[in-house]
Amino acid sequence: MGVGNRMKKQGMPMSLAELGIDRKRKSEKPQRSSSAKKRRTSDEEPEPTKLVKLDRALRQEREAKLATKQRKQKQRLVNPDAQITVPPVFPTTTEDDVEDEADDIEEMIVDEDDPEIREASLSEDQLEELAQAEEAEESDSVFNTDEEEQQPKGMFSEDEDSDALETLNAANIEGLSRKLDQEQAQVEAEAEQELQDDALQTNIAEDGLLDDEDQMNMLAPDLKLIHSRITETVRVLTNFSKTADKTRSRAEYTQQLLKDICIYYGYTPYLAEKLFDLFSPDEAFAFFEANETPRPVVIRTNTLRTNRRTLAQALINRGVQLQPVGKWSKVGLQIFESTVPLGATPEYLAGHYILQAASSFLPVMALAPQENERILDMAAAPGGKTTYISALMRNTGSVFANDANRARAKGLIGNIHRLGCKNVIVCNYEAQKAFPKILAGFDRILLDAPCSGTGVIGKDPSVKTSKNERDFLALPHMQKQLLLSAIDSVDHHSKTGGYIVYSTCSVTVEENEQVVQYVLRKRPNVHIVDTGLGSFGTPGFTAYQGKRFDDKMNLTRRYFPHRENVDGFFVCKLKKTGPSPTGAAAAGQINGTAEADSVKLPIVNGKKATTSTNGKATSDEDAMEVAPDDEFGGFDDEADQALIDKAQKKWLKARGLDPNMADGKSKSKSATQPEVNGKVSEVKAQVVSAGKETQKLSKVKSKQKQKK
Ligand SMILES: C[S@@+](CC[C@H](N)C(=O)[O-])C[C@H]1O[C@@H](n2cnc3c(N)ncnc32)[C@H](O)[C@@H]1O
Repeated sequence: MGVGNRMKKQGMPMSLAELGIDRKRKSEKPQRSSSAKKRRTSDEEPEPTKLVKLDRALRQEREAKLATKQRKQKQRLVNPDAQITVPPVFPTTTEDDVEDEADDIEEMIVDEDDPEIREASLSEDQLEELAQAEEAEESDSVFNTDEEEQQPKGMFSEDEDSDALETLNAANIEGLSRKLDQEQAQVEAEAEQELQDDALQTNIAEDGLLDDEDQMNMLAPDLKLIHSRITETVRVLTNFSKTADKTRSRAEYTQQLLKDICIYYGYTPYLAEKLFDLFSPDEAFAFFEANETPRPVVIRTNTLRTNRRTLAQALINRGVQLQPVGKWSKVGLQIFESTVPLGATPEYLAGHYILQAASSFLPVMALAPQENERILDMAAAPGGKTTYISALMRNTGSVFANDANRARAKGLIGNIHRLGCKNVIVCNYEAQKAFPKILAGFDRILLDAPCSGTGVIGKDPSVKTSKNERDFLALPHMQKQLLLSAIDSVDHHSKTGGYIVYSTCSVTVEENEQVVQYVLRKRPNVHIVDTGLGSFGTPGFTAYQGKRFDDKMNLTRRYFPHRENVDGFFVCKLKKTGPSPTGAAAAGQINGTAEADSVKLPIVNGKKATTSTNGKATSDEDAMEVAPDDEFGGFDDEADQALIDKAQKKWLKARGLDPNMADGKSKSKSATQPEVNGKVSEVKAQVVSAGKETQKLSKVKSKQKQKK
């Protein structure tokens, strides 16, 4: 569902009174529903603990139902193992086939009996245009070898004429998307109805038996009521002076809203607040809503093997409903419906495309790799971006695709082979340790950094509960290390490049603007430049929560599920204009943990600096002063570590574990680990040990429960 549709559907949040639902007040005794009354005739009164479980079970069940239906829909699109009959590799298209297909399309879009669909039907002019477009496409299709020879040779030249393809798809897409919207609405309505029925049966708060707030919190909540209260609170917060109850403050409304968001959508309070703070209340609501569904399935044409029009035609012939992903991309195709699994078509196996989220194209487009360059993809697995880089370079020059995770690096190799990338060298290093020490002098570097994934919650809802305070300290710490290494590994003398692109699939400021701000302080030899992504997306924050960032931060781009209908993403492009400061090679070890080949330098601006005697970075002529850390973007590594430790202890304590346990465990663990990641590996070890302890604890608890 597009943003427009979503917003149209939701409209302005209505008041509870308008909805016919009165807001529940603590003091008010809730009315009993008829089904609740029925339930009261039973002697059994569920225990609160059971109710809490029911609450979770309800939400899980609801999520599972929705997820299963969505998964099924998606599996139909992507599952390679689905039992389907795959048509021959290159079916011969006859005139009858073309006619049949035209009939099918017409059947889908022109259903005179259906007023909804009728709206989407085409005028005679449009139909004529469609017929012409089809004719044009047909005469220009892959099956016509003569025409194939005449195809222009430029990498994107096939897309210069993408109008025909767009017309072809635009013709049926409105009807299709309407159909999908209807299906989706029906699924949601069914789930909501079931949920409502369940809630009526289980929500004994309605009985008025438990009116104490604590007890209320333990009950299975009426999610519909909570959703209504969310819309009501958002409405009030959006126009506070006119609509608020004068006895309640803005903070009270906000707290209520956050509580409801946690209950309704299933976020931890910590993450809900962090994400809520990024937006105005009504936009935050749209963001949380958008996170409830995955983004559309998108494939990227591999221009090393084919072109978009040919691929689109081949897939349409197989029953795939698609259209170009948008004017901003020349290689993306959005998939609406498919009778074949997209991960198993002959075209897929032949490497004509890769399943790739639309927002994943953006960092590579910003990198704008040129032919014959030397490029590093610092965190590359499973290779969606590496293979795109390789294609843009038309298999010339060299792409070093690195990933610290060996298993993931193997998957990366698979994709590189399938897509026919011949200019890629795969390596397996902890990037902040390896670069620029062992390899440097790159024309461009992409750092698609490991992150919290707050931009892809629609795809991975586990992020809602798995990320905590510690993650938002440890991850930025690592991201800063990686970005410094990237900067130090680029050749600022490069004739064609000298660029670094930093991206994450997270929307938090800590992992994005704050990381960039930090490196700008540490490396005055880089500055932010335009991503070249045009007006698509939103400028990054130049100020946040009373603090200011570099003025050029507005050149970075942010993408959001509720705005652009793509996964949440951040893209920043940096240009290196001079040599890195002294001590640059120690980037991966911010706290200066020994590098055998580094020598101590005098104290600069109150900071200790070191420099490496090998590697590209040290060939830089002039030593520049290291900019002092400011209280915002910068961090002192020890202070950072102390914060991470503190968060770790808090986390353990909250789980009823000994907070000091982490120290002991981590020491023994980290002693056996290679010191590649510096403090971060220690934190990882702590997480692992703490995680194991939590698992043990929950096992013991569940055994105790079973015994009872
Ligand atoms: C966001 S994913 C990269 C996705 C990839 N760019 C793509 O488009 O397919 C982040 C990757 O960073 C890798 N990684 C994590 N820590 C790393 C490190 N210290 N050095 C290099 N890679 C690392 C992870 O294994 C993961 O594959």
